[in-house]
Amino acid sequence: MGIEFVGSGHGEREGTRIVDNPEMNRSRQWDIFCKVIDNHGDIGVCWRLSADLAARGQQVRLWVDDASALEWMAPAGHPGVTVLPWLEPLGLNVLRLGSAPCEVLMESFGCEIAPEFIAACADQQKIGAPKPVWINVEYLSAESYVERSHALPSPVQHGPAAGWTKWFFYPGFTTATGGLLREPGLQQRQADFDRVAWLAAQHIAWAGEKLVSLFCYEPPALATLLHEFAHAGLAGEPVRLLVAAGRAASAVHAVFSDRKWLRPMSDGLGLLSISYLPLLSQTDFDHLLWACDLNFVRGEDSVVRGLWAGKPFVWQIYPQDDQAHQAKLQAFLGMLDAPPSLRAFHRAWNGPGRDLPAVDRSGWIECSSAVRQRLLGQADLGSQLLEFVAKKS
Ligand SMILES: Cc1cn([C@H]2C[C@H](O)[C@@H](COP(=O)(O)OP(=O)(O)O[C@H]3O[C@@H](C)[C@H](O)[C@@H](O)[C@H]3O)O2)c(=O)[nH]c1=O
Repeated sequence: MGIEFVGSGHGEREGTRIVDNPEMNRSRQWDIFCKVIDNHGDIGVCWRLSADLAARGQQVRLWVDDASALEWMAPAGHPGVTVLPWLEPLGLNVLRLGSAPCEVLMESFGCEIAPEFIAACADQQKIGAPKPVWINVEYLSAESYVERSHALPSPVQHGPAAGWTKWFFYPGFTTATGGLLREPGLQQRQADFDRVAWLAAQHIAWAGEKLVSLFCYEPPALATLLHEFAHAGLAGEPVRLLVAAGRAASAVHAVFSDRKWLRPMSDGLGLLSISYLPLLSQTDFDHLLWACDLNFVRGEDSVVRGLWAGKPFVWQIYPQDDQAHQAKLQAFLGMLDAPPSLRAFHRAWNGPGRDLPAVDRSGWIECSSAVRQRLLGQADLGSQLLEFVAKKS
């Protein structure tokens, strides 16, 4: 089963429909380039995609300028994925191409593939290797430009790759986009997940409180949320907040270091208990989201994992200086068909103020399970990439 890309590609978007295509299962050599700009999303998405493709029989070389996060994100690595340093210049590593010529070239999030690598690919082509399929995987958004831009070609005019075509590939939430990362077997793993055993294995002291994960930047309304949990819990029930390592943990510590915050409380944190987590592998990060009753996620990768978890969630979008993230957030809420209380909460959580409406977890349950169900019915990013490459090879 695969996706058929329809259209000539001369400046027009290519639609998708499901077809059988055995070519998409042929093993190819992929070279994925990743620059770590900020936070963990670049490497998080590139690693997940690399592992997904490798699990489907593809050979992946992941070139990354800073692979340090993989030590905790993917400590076991993945068969079929080789992580290579993206040095400037790439230097001797290009020689490794010799043993396995590149068949699919992928740049992620607008990074530009090292020119010496392109030159090496072009040299290979001169001695008979096929022209690689060159794909630029873009940022995830629910905005309407994504459907218009997905699968558009960009002919390469100059340099050793003149005459090749670079294809824009937009992940997204509709059938007219590249879809979302969703590895095969995800639903089965979710169905087999044992929350009690996982919490015990993480040494999380759980006394039956509502579990809430917190992965965020520094939302100005964080103090208000903690205060609300401490005083009112989640609809009156005690809350255990599972705080992700890094910026989220620092933000929570910063709230508590402001002693004024504690003044209204007479007995510590009232209905709120807190567990600070170590850095988890991506696999365990998923488990965290599956274990919780409410998830606070951020950025690009964890929001998708939050969607697949199917639990009510709140997204802190990655803030951009030009405020472009606000339109992106609105489009996302529209895609969710979010109820008014969820929209209002997102507006506040992503806004500059400290006020926050009440958490309406029970009012958000239907929305999160409906969107998960709908998105599960769409072809995932890995399948779509395989089919696209099969078509363009
Ligand atoms: C906290 C934690 C995260 N992770 C992983 C999950 C994700 O793959 C990754 C976090 O990435 P994100 O959810 O995308 O959030 P992020 O804020 O870290 O990354 C951001 O980076 C910017 C450059 C992008 O422009 C943003 O869109 C965004 O992707 O880290 C773990 O594996 N274990 C952990 O313990």
